[in-house]
Amino acid sequence: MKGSRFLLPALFKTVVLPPLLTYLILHLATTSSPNALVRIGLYVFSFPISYVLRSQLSSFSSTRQAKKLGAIDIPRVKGRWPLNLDILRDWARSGSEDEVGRMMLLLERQYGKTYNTRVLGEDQIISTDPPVLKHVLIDDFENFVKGQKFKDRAEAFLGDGIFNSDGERWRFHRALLRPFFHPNHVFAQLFTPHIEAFVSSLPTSGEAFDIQARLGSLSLQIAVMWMCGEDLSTVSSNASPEWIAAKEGLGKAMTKGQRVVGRRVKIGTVWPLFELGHDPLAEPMRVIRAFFQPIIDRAMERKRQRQASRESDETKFIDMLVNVTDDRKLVEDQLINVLLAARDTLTSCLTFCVYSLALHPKIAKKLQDEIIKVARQDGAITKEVIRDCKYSRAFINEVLRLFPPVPLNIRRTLRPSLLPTSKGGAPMYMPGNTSIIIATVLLQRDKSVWGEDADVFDPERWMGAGLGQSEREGFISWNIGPRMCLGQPFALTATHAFLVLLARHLRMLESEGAGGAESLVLAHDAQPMDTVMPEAWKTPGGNDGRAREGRDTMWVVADVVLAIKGGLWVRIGPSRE
Ligand code: HEM
Repeated sequence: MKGSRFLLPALFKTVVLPPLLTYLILHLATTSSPNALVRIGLYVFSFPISYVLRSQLSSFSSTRQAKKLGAIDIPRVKGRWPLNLDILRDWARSGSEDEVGRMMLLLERQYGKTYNTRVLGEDQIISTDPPVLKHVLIDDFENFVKGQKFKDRAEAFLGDGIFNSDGERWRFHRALLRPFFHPNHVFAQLFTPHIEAFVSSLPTSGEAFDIQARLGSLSLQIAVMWMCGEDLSTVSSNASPEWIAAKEGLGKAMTKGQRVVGRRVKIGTVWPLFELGHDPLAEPMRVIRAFFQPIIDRAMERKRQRQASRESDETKFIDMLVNVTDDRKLVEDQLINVLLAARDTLTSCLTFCVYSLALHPKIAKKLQDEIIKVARQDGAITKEVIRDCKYSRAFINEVLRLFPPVPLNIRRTLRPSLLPTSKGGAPMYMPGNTSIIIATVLLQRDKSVWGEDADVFDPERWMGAGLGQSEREGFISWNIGPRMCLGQPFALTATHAFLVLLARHLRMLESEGAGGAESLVLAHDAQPMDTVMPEAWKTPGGNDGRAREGRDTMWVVADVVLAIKGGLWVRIGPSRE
């Protein structure tokens, strides 16, 4: 069995040993020698007892440590059921990001911005407090890692790549990748042919289409072109049928890989039990490898030619990678990690840009006017043009604030740590080997940080004098600290280029009698039935964290990254709504 290397020790430590010890104690404590039935009963009974005992012991030791260090405990959630099983049930039942967000918001109101859910006696910290996040992501960075547990769950997919490593190994990956995110390697002209082809392929006679799915293919195309110089929209005549099949299946295989890892993280220690007899990563990894292998072969061949001719010029990401290593597995791991980092986050960002344009026609018009004024209808999209499109940048920031592509992030302590609080006073004690979830999406909609209008989509808050200090500290869509997103220039350049080319396209359609900024509308009637947002969420003033108090009209979910359930269905041109 694939995961047995992780499963057996974990099962022994968590499921077998504690109840066994409890059973032995109970057995010794009974005066008469019990019959087989009573023994079985005692063993079954020892499971809940050992969980409760373990939970009490760890609480007690945590509180003692906190006192010793002049700190306090992180507030512990008190559920209605023993071991907070009701909280676990509610997490499991909450099928959408909105519901998880609502649960977190309710807990935050009761326990403050940092609290401990302690499900099944295991510490699980959740925080939206900026000083805590700064402590985790910057001040005590070396102590808050991705951790071995995440590495084990993701290894078969991400191998030894930047996302899956900590410490020295992570530093090595980061230094290796950083030079390729320099502006010399990231500029709009790289993306414009693909985006131009994309916008001109959009239906414009008022028929509904799912733009989220199309943006997924566009982001994949752009990322692969930048990394490997391969254009997924064309196929060379000497490509093998196997490679063509792998190319067609690449997007789905990446999605499947992410889902498997996401599910393992959710299930926790016993994830291999859910994969008995089958390896859900086998097929997606076969497709991903079949896609990258010939590309790596060609890059290795180019390297040999460069060495023979003593030329050092390399312009593609993959050429730079093979220049520093002959380790094919390492090259493949890096390609998969960067593709994972780039594809879904960019898809999410572009999707919520389109959603926000369609939801706010006046803002869409203002954005289009700026773009046509600064970038004109046909000029090159240079660095200067992007710099001068200030309202566009404010628009993108506002999209990333309300709809962060990475809505939750997680870290794990190596050693205990003392967390500061925004209220001041004694620090909070966080034990070693404990996870903390950073709830970016809640922080970026928090009224105490962003003001009473936190739920309102308003790019103006980023214009003029800009943000106050608390807002600056409350914007972490790109992550903060040493592990901040490496691809920010890439994502921003691609998004600006997309907005310019979409605005120009709509302006051109307008001059032909169809289109215009306001002609992009949401097509709620085309949304698949089971993905239509529940009516109850649309109530304005609900103040329960769902659907931005009735401002959202489509169902937002965290499917690894933030997305719209069932796709973003829109129309361009004459509307039937
Ligand atoms: C709007 C789009 C994007 C957003 C919001 C975003 C956000 C993030 C966040 C929050 C992290 C930290 C993840 C963690 O701590 O586990 C991250 C890491 C990273 N991102 Fe992005 N990202 C975006 C696009 C991209 C793109 C397009 C690329 C590549 C072309 C990229 C490359 C990376 C890499 C390599 C890392 C790992 C950094 C490290 O661990 O040191 N990202 N990104």
